[in-house]
Amino acid sequence: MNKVVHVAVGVIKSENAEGFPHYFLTKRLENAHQGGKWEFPGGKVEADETVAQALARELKEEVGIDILSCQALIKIEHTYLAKDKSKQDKHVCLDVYLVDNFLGEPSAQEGQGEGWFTLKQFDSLEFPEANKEIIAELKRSSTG
Ligand SMILES: Nc1nc2c([nH]c(=O)n2[C@H]2C[C@H](O)[C@@H](COP(=O)(O)OP(=O)(O)OP(=O)(O)O)O2)c(=O)[nH]1
Ligand SMILES: [Mg+2]
Repeated sequence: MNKVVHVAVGVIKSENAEGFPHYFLTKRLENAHQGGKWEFPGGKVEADETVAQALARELKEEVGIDILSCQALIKIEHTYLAKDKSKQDKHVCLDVYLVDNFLGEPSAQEGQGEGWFTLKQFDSLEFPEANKEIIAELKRSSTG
């Protein structure tokens, strides 16, 4: 089995005008793995980093915010099967944090699609398969 890619993922939470929780999502670029699907911003943990450092770096690079407060939400291991037999399956470990206080207004820094969505609105969006568990956890927990 090829190596597991460790990914730091940030569920950026805020309240909308009606006082309901909503979450900031970006759209994965078409040519990326799982391209065109909605994601929680984040990226690979580099060899010299802790997960917290990777999360801070990725959220700054991808959406331009500084984290003030976050809590571990869930850890998910998932294998994406390659459709093309000449390519390798991709094993990911998503280390997911709820980011509930931050400096700056999130905005996609790499030209990706972006938006704030309530959990109810998630039902009509397309996510990578592994995200089903993140969304179920958000729906289950009081934080949702
Ligand atoms: N960021 C993020 N990645 C996710 C989610 N769900 C999911 O399956 N993934 C997978 C897709 C990718 O295989 C991997 C994340 O890698 P990435 O492409 O974001 O990594 P990165 O930002 O460091 O990008 P790069 O510099 O390597 O291009 O995790 C999600 O909600 N957010
Ligand atoms: Mg990324």
